[in-house]
Amino acid sequence: MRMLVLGAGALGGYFGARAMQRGLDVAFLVRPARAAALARDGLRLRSTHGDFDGPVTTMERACPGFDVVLLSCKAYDLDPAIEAIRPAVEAGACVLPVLNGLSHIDRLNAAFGAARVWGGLAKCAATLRPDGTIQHLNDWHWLTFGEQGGGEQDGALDGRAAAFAAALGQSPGLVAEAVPDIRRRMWEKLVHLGTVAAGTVLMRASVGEIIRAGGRGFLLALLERNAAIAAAQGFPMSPGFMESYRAMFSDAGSAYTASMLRDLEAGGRTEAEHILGFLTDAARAAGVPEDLHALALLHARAHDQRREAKRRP
Ligand SMILES: NC(=O)C1=CN([C@@H]2O[C@H](COP(=O)(O)OP(=O)(O)OC[C@H]3O[C@@H](n4cnc5c(N)ncnc54)[C@H](OP(=O)(O)O)[C@@H]3O)[C@@H](O)[C@H]2O)C=CC1
Ligand SMILES: CC(C)(CO)C(=O)C(=O)O
Repeated sequence: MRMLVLGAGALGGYFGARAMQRGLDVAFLVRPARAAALARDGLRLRSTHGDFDGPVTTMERACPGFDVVLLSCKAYDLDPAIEAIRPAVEAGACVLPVLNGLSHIDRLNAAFGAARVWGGLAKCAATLRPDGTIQHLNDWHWLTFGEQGGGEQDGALDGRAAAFAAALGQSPGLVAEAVPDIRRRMWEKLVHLGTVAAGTVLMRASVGEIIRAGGRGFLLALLERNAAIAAAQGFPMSPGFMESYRAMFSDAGSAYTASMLRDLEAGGRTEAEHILGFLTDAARAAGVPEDLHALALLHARAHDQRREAKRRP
């Protein structure tokens, strides 16, 4: 199996390294600065599930010959990323996007057709450190994906996603899973992420810090509202899902934060429009109270004003 990974950031680096450890033929499509750093230092991953240090193949232009393109850019980089992977996808590769959120799928479908675009999600917390090392932040190591089946309903697997999952396999550092209901899984991820992102960005604190400050009800209200938004779209969360995430968002000892808070605290761009903007609009359309999402979005937009004016937080 040949895999092209667009971006050697936190998730691209993490999953690319794990795929190499499984013996896949992996190349990274990267921009010049990252290409130079990888040529100098190799790819470095630090993880409780095992480190990776080694040289990697990079390319600055995509080419035919890949089975799968793992798309791991941020949502605000999507348009140029689509053009960058086009030569590989038009030659037959499938696209596996690990971006958070949902609206990128429509844009990928418009670019390549739904048959070439899988749904995908990562339950994995990692960050790209300033020295170029990828730091895995907890023990989550799940990559879930599946064919869309064309249209709103999830379809049967046509075998390509299952074959890719089998090639990646299941090891301590990576559990790859091809599923027949990827749209529902992506909504579950958005209910989870929408809660941790809106909550930790708005409060600029971890889940445990928010709870110790008296904010358990605030986090649980976000969770319930996100679940109501998903239900209005036809994806009700199961009782088991809600029980496990209520427990997660009730843990006063938790150091858990969203990658969006890390981006914001680093003074970088965030995916607030793609995640919080989408959820604010969806809440309004569903008749779900939108004030908490709208406030978190406003907070992120105010940060953008300061960032664009070069006033660091
Ligand atoms: N980090 C996490 O814990 C999780 C992240 N996600 C989601 O995964 C997605 C990726 O996040 P993450 O890995 O953290 O992001 P990073 O910022 O760490 O990595 C993104 C990488 O994409 C590269 N890139 C962007 N555009 C291009 C392009 N046209 N050509 C080549 N490379 C490009 C960037 O390279 P350059 O250096 O050149 O800018 C950057 O290194 C996001 O949607 C995020 O929400 C989902 C689950 C967990
Ligand atoms: C919620 C989490 C950590 C799950 O992988 C995530 O997707 C993010 O922080 O962006």
